[in-house]
Amino acid sequence: MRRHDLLVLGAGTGNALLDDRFASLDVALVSEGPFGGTCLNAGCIPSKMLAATADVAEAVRDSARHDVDARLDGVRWRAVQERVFGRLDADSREGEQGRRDSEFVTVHRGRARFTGERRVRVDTEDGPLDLAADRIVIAAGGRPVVPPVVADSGLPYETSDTVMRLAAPPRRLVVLGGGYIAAELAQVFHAMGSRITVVEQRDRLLEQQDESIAEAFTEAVRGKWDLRLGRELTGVAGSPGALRLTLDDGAELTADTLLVAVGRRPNSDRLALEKAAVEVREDGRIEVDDRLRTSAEGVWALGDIATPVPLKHVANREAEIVAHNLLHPDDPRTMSYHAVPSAVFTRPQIAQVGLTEQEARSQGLDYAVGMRRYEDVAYGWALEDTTGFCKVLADRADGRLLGAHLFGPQAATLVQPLVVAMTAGMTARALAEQPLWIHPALTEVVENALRELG
Ligand SMILES: Cc1cc2nc3c(=O)[nH]c(=O)nc-3n(C[C@H](O)[C@H](O)[C@H](O)COP(=O)(O)OP(=O)(O)OC[C@H]3O[C@@H](n4cnc5c(N)ncnc54)[C@H](O)[C@@H]3O)c2cc1C
Ligand SMILES: NC(=O)c1ccc[n+]([C@@H]2O[C@H](COP(=O)([O-])OP(=O)(O)OC[C@H]3O[C@@H](n4cnc5c(N)ncnc54)[C@H](O)[C@@H]3O)[C@@H](O)[C@H]2O)c1
Repeated sequence: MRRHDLLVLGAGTGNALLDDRFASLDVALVSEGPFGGTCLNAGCIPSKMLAATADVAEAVRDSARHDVDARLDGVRWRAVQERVFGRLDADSREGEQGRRDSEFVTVHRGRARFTGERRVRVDTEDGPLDLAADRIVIAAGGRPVVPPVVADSGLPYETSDTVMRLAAPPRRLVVLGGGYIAAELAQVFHAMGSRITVVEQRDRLLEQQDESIAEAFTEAVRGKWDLRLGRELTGVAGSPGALRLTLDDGAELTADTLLVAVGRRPNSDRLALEKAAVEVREDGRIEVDDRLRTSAEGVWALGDIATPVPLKHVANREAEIVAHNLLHPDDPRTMSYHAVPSAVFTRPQIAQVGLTEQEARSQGLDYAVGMRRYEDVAYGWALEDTTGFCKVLADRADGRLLGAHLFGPQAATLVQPLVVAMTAGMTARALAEQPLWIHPALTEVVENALRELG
């Protein structure tokens, strides 16, 4: 059995944790999948690169709005894919090679599972390898959930791990689920020419968003996608490329491709964590304290396998905290989940931070709402935007910002001043009145929503 000072499981955010500050240690990094993990290989980055291309195609289709005569002759999917994955696959390979070249890190490829306290076995190509370490960081991520009705059908289906690498865009794509992944990837394939049907069990798309956003997004895509809301998939039949999908209302859909996007689950069930005395919550997340320590001495966890908010920027911050705590055990830092922003890279784009209005209401808070539409500010006129808005929520008693929600172009960028203000504990009034806001930039929609609060 080889013994290391530090063992990291997972080469997504786990790889990013290791920098030269650890150079005096003997470190091992184990990963089953490619370097860069979900974000680089099958998540944030390829989906946003494809979304940017989809945006260009949709802008051409929309060009008459700006009195520009243009026609979309087509999107060269293979070329798009080669551009996107040519770059990302090379980045992943270079990341792995860079790590292998490092003097203090030994890389092992294979699936790891615990065999005891701070001991793991890795199933490598060359057979099992037993490792032990003084300290272990678990960053083994998560994977798509596939409901039994699909998994047991024996028929092919795609997930976000595979669909972006299809040889051609599907002609008829049915998307199961109406959350982040469904919205972003339906958007991409719609722009590529696929006919989209979305089957979502709730009554609106993006139901976890603020109610105004979920409503606006559902309405925005209703004319473009066939929406089957409040519906369950009850049967999958037919043959590969000619699927027949039955819904709980008896409706039958035909599709050449089924994309399953009903959520992700942590990979904790594949690690034999009980052998290492690492406790796991009922929802599959590893239990950690605010310093990101697990219940087992010397074992930390971060990212999708442990976090309450499975987003890459959150995983990155968690990795900073774990790295600090490994290096400075006498001066530990804690992780805060206050004011975590997120964005959905659809068209229109969506961004949020803090509470939704339905959460503020159900918590019994006394809150005020400020709302401004893009079409009320000069740059909104320039964009010819008719649907975008910014909505802010503030505590009536002390004026603190409770949440903010944007729907429209550049939402993911526009939300950032609101994130800064919430993090710094600024009141809505101070944020509106203290800094100068550029005229006539789109940020005026944020300024004006804040001023609406009074
Ligand atoms: C389609 C899609 C789009 C997304 N878009 C965004 C976005 O726009 N913004 C955003 O913030 N987030 C986005 N996310 C979420 C983001 O990708 C994840 O939050 C982030 O990648 C999690 O990082 P991680 O390091 O925890 O896990 P991962 O990146 O999944 O890394 C886990 C690593 O562990 C390895 N591993 C797993 N099990 C084992 C084992 N038993 N032994 C050894 N190694 C193992 C894996 O091979 C992998 O290398 C998206 C996700 C998806 C699927
Ligand atoms: N832009 C981003 O930041 C981004 C983009 C993509 C993914 N992600 C991350 O990936 C995670 C997973 O995304 P996701 O879209 O898979 O999950 P999600 O939780 O966002 O949405 C899943 C949706 O599927 C629905 N659903 C569940 N079971 C169903 C069923 N049997 N039939 C029909 N509908 C069903 C749910 O009601 C929900 O609306 C996100 O929570 C997020 O953390 C982030």
